[in-house]
Amino acid sequence: MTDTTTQSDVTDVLPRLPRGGLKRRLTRPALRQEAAASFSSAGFVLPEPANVPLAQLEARNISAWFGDHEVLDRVSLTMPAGAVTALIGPSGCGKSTFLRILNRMHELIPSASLAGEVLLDGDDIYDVSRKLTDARRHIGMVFQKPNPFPAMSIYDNVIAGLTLTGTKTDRDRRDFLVESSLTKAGLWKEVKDRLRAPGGGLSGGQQQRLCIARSLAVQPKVLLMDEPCSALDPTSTRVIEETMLELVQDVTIVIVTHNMQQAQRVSTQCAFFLAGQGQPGGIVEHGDTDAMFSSPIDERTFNYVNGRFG
Ligand SMILES: Nc1ncnc2c1ncn2[C@@H]1O[C@H](COP(=O)(O)OP(=O)(O)OP(=O)(O)O)[C@@H](O)[C@H]1O
Repeated sequence: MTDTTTQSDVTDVLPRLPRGGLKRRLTRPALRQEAAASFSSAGFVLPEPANVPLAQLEARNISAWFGDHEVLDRVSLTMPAGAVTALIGPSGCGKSTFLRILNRMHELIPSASLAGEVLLDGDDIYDVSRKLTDARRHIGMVFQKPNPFPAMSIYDNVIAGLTLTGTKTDRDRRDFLVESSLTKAGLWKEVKDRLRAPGGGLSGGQQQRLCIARSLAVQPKVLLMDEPCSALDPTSTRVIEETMLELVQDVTIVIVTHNMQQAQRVSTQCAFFLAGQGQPGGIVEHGDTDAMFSSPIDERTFNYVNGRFG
């Protein structure tokens, strides 16, 4: 990720989609820069933080393809408001694809298509009347590899989503958002005296928390996290996990993780994904995290959470 993202990159809007059920073929490679896309927020007024209610996300009958290769088959999952939902399962079973479908990032891939519905508090984010930018604004994303704008200051990184999309905010409001977002991301104390230093000068763990702060600055209702700690050391991982447990009071969180201890530490509920040989992925079992780990219903879940495969 470089500093070359332009306003048009993040405010561009993909073609409207046919309503759910049908396989949707989306080929326009309009928004390629994942980080920029994760905070698209064109032309909206930021609500006061206290006025952003917790939201539930629900996936209904999600199927996904890359070309003719079906990678998910009719996956349904409710991700409750104010909870951390962990998506677990072996490599290649479709967890990241499912996550990207939850904020319309799957459609950035030219060969990608999907079917089904994603409801944010009951409204389908794929409905033809809904803007792509609305989905991205309400449903933020943090990636496996920290991707701050390296030459941009810490302060400007946090408000990058506002700046790039031309969202009007006065100086006091920006200062407030920078401090509150960095505080929620657990980074404020470490950087408050060097807000004008470049984001690229932070450690990997700090950069990841900076990216979390950047996502939070546009006040999303849901935060999607795709293996957010896999590039981090154990200390940074612990800090991010503590941050997540704080954040979940304000945003609904969905995390993909390969780390079973992490899933147990941070999540309220788990969904175990699996794909048979040559078959699309699906959810074998989901439910309360403690129950999934202590007394799973399906033998395959038992084997997976106990490290017997995957
Ligand atoms: N851009 C792409 N183009 C074509 N196929 C893809 C693409 N991305 C993923 N796939 C395929 O989709 C399937 C699901 O991949 P996905 O990354 O969603 O799985 P995953 O469970 O998240 O894996 P991992 O845990 O290794 O990240 C795999 O067969 C993968 O090869």
